[in-house]
Amino acid sequence: MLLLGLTGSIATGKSTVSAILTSPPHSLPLIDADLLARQAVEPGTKAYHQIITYFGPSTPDLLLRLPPPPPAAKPQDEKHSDDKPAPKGRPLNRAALGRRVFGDTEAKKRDRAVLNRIIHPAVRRAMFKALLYCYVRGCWAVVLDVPLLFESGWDRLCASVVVVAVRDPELQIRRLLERDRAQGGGMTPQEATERVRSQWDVRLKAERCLGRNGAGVLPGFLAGKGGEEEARGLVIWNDGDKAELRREVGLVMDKVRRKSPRWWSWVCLLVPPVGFAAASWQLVRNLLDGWAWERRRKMEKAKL
Ligand SMILES: CC(C)(COP(=O)(O)OP(=O)(O)OC[C@H]1O[C@@H](n2cnc3c(N)ncnc32)[C@H](O)[C@@H]1O)[C@@H](O)C(=O)NCCC(=O)NCCS
Ligand SMILES: Nc1ncnc2c1ncn2[C@@H]1O[C@H](COP(=O)(O)OP(=O)(O)OP(=O)(O)O)[C@@H](O)[C@H]1O
Repeated sequence: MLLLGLTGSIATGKSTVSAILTSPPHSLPLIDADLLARQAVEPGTKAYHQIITYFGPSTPDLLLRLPPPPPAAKPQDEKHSDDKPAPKGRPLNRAALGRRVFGDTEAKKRDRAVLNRIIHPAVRRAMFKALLYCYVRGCWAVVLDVPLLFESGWDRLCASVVVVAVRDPELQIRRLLERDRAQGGGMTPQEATERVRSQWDVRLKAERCLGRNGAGVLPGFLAGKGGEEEARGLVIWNDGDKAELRREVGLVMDKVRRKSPRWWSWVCLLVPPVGFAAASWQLVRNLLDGWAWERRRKMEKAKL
């Protein structure tokens, strides 16, 4: 099964691309890390209680006020609803938590690291479960939409990674604010900038992604050259309109299909040793390319 990592920065268009990939003609299954992260902090979960314990005392608006009960829920009705689960607590106020953790200051970076440590293990477990489900169903490929794909190391498991990026940073902020307004949010330009700065620059992610197409650590005959190898790291520049984005996604998927045809995933599924060897080789290549990229970046920084 082909693991297709999909990443980018906030509001660069990952969800728009994943919507294209999950609908015809691609119709791929999707594992959405943002969605799993939301489920991981629903009232009653372990992560929910950990967040309240750590952030609660210093964040007065951490929990949402529950809306008043609808008129139908009269006291006499409640007598007959013993089988309903007891409320597990008020939902988290995500906007307030976002204000706590997104930004450049040391305090925010520390808080973000704490939040990641609380949520990411649950997201990882849920992702592995979802992957297993896709595997036993014999899926040819699955899209992993993970905003922090490189930061969390999930890129190492992916045969192909697609970064959705924009060249113009102002366009990213504009789209983020427009989406927030359309959803009735009240994000300020300052908050939008802080969110963007809480992740790697998306152009750096694009560079990192292209580094997967052979960073020069393997001899040429092992690394492969040209065409198919380019499908290990692909960048979609999303500065144009949605029609252009759809066309770009089509081109990217043509490359991915040429690299990993369906028959190959059947061989890997039906002959487990072949599947295991292919996955191990993938992992080794991704680790080597990642290290080579880190080393190159350190050397470039040292030159400055
Ligand atoms: C802070 C929270 C509550 C804010 O919620 P909100 O609904 O406003 O944003 P949402 O979850 O939709 O995320 C929007 C985007 O923000 C970016 N983002 C989210 N979490 C992080 C993070 N820890 N670090 C950097 N960027 C992040 C991603 O690009 C994401 O797509 C939420 O983002 C969260 O719980 N983050 C921690 C979990 C996480 O790392 N999620 C990313 C996928 S694993
Ligand atoms: N090519 C495009 N033209 C116009 N608007 C676009 C384009 N691509 C994305 N958008 C809009 O930009 C906003 C952000 O896109 P999207 O939600 O797909 O980003 P995202 O990377 O998934 O964000 P997040 O990291 O917050 O999940 C959305 O309102 C979307 O409709």
